[in-house]
Amino acid sequence: MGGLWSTMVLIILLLLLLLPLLRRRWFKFHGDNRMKKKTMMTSCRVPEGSWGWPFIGETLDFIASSRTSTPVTFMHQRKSMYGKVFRTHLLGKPVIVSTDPEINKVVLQNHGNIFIPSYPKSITELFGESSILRMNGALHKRVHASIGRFLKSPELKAQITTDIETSVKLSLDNWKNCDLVYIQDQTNQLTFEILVKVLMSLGPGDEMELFKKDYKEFIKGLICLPIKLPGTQLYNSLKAKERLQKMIRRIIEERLITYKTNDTTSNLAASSTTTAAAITTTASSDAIDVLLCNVDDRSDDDKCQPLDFVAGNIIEMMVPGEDSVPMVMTLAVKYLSDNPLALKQLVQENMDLKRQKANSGNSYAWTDYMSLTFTQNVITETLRLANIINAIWRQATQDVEINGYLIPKGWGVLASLTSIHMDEQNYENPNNFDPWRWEKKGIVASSNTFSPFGGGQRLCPGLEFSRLEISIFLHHLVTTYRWVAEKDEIVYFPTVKMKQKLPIRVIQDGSLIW
Ligand code: HEM
Repeated sequence: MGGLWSTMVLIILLLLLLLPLLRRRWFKFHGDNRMKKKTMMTSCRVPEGSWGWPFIGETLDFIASSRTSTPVTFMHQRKSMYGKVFRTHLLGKPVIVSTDPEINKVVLQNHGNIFIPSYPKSITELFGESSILRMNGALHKRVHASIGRFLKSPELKAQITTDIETSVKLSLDNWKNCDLVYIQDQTNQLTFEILVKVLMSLGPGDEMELFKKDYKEFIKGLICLPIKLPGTQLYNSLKAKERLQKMIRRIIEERLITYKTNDTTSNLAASSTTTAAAITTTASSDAIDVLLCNVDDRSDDDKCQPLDFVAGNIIEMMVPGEDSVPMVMTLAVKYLSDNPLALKQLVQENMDLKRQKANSGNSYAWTDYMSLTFTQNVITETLRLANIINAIWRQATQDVEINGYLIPKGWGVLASLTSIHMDEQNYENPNNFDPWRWEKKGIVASSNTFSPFGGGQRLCPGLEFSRLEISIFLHHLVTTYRWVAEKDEIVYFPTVKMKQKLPIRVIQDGSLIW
């Protein structure tokens, strides 16, 4: 027995000694040779960097850094060694990481459709090929533009402003009976129902609760092992998606019957054939209407049935919006709790609007909320600092040269947003919450150095809608309550969250003397 142990210890020691050698040989063969071949064919070069360990590359370092309070360390360390663009090996493939605003801009603009979205296997399994988050080319352009037009339309903003106000006031009203309010949970509940309303006109009730339950099961599968056997998370999430799709299909079928009854068309039926022209004769009331206009435009090799195409996309469109808006609300409350001066100025600006509305007797228009300059600066600064979506993943479909760098075909590209938002060259004292910095810079929806909503071809279509929702929440919060936040901290992995869900003690105060 003792002999067996000594042999095993010896083998482990030998392996440990040999690992660095193996590592060099592995990448000599798999990485550097490939790079050399590519570099010889062009004057551009593959960026400098390290391949890390065999098979796992630098994945563990990347994850370990994401788990700290400074997730940008991984990028900063390599940036200082290799420059703003470097190569690495993450999640099983070679990746070019860009912390350079110019390179990110070219990748996101994606002229020539060279870069396609790239996700881990569990996500591609769950999304399906016809998802807006995966589709490319002409169909993507059209669907993206239609959804963007709908979400940005003044008609939707006017209609949804009242709905958001009602939900926010209802939610805030419940807080006065609570000892501790968990902001993360409250904002999550609030924004989920608003999003579902915008996407498919479903209101609160049993069906909403069922939808929420299945949706929560569905998203658990976005970060899990890609094993699809009964009992695994991926399997359960796919089953939840089937139930969600069934529920949405039923809503669509009812919608099509309404169209038919309203005689908007002669050949619209709850079958799989729909005509865009017929639906566009009625104004879109939600994203279902918008997507129904696009089903005829799918390519021939797209096997998905039209109703499944719409239902699937409604679910997938929830993914970028569902968690991000409540997290920005939560983090704004966190930063404001830690910065009394900023909170004071925010209260003043919002109290002025409240008084003005009370004196005139007019209701709020969506433009009232969007023209609160300091409030918008608070939101912008929260988006910069919190970086809910910290990077965008793409894959190069062909060799491409950008600013003297070669990105080989098949390699991943990680356009880091966080490292640009936290770069001293772009922002003075980048770790400070400083909404006043935007008074000098001016509010920007998206620029090379500020892109929490991405950019180019896939710039978030929910950008303005999100800002409106957050503004309404902040307005009613700071003009209704004072609060004291309990100690809490931000965690960045696997997604940005508050460790304790940000508990606060609220104090209702009509006079609001801060
Ligand atoms: C603060 C809140 C939000 C943030 C920070 C955010 C961020 C982003 C980012 C960075 C992208 C680009 C992803 C890429 O290039 O691959 C994106 C895309 C997208 N977002 Fe948002 N988002 C937010 C809210 C919303 C909301 C509320 C909705 C829905 C109403 C939404 C719907 C979408 C959709 C559908 C896409 C995909 C666009 C496409 O691929 O063509 N987002 N979002």
